[in-house]
Amino acid sequence: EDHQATFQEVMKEASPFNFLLTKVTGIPAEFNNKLSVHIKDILSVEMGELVESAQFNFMHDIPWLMEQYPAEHRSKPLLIVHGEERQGKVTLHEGAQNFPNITMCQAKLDMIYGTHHSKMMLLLYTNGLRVVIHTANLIEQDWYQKTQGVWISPLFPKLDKSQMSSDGITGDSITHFKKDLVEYLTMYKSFSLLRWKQHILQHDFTSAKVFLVASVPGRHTGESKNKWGHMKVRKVLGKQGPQASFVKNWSVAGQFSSVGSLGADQSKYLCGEWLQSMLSAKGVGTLYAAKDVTIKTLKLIFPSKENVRTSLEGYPAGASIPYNIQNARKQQYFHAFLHKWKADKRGRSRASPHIKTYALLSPDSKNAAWFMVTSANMSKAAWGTLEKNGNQLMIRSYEIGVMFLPEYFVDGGEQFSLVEDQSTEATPYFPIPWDVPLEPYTKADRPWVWDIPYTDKPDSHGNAWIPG
Ligand SMILES: O=C(O)c1cnc2c(C(=O)O)cccc2c1O
Repeated sequence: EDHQATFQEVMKEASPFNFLLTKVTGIPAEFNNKLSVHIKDILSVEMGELVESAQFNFMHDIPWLMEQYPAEHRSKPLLIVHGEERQGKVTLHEGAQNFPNITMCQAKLDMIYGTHHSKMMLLLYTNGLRVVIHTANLIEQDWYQKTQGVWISPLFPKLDKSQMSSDGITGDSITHFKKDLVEYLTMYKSFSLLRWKQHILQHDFTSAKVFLVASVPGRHTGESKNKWGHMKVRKVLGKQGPQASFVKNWSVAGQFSSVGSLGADQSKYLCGEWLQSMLSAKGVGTLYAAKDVTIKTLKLIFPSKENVRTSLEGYPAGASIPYNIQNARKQQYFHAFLHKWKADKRGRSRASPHIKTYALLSPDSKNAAWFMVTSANMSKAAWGTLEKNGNQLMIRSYEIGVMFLPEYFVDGGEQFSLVEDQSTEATPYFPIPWDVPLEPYTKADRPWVWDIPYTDKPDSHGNAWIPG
């Protein structure tokens, strides 16, 4: 149908997961009316009357961002949290100089090669506070013809003074989302974020049913080792994850838009460390030893060269998929796990993915035991790497995402259905972005690599790709 769903209708349909995709220009209206939002919808007055907001991101086009706020909200205080340094910081401040309501917060990047990847909006309204965790940069290109993920929190009402206790966190949920978010903000050690920490402490987060999965740069030891990156996933799944017996032979799906250097062979980081965390379950450390991992255990979704060439944007979509030939050449083993980007169900097979999602899939791919949407790509910098004989987790970048576990949405829930017409009350449908079953690369397929030329076949705009 062509009627434009109102934002209230969209949010009603999105409940209880509130996991949506960004609208895509150039696909049939029905796919933009179903569980889809544009940034203007998120910032609209329909969401509440804004008092002030904070925009955490990697790239900010400030004049464009200001245009996305409704006129009556453009003068409200706005905190920009970024990781720019040197000339990038100068350019960013130039973009902000005409807006007196903007304050800048430069996240400290103590680890070399680290970036401020986290993408989050904190929205304080006259009647409550909302958290939006997503995957899109605050630039027009990221909200135009890509597949991006957005989690929009329920409206968290203000606690009244009587409910506030002097110590500890009041008004948290059983997933400790509020406590974890406060700890994440505290790690910035930034005065301007103290204000937002107070706002969060003063609101009631009991309706937050997701787990926060975040990364902050540093060498984390002791209890802190399990607070961030893939070790947070290991902790949550080990305590609140699926029963190991229930998910035997299930597969980890990882979907991302960039890949780091993962080491000389799969047994080291990919299957030996990262996958061990993703395969964690209740009642057992992990489901597989690294040596027993096969391509059935780990299914990775990453755009092929053909996915990029035939995408709505054409080869330029690849400018946001920074997998370099130097790393690709060193880890051919990685390519054996790869599957194409395919999202016919959501009308987004040609909307190049910038979203990052992870899940535990049943052998027939019809169910998932958990689902995660995050800024974190497939890299050590994002998820962390264990050092000092496993006693220290070294993370380079800021990342943030949310994890959905069935039992927090359905009493005794063990799995989500990924096939809408096979969902039940006990096994609710979860609107994943990509099609199942997953489609492996053919022998002819190659992962997209961004720093080599493609002149053999023109893209959807008739152009070749000759990197600078
Ligand atoms: O969204 C992000 O966090 C993000 C981070 N990095 C990049 C790079 C790079 O790091 O070279 C190149 C192109 C796009 C992105 C991008 O979209």
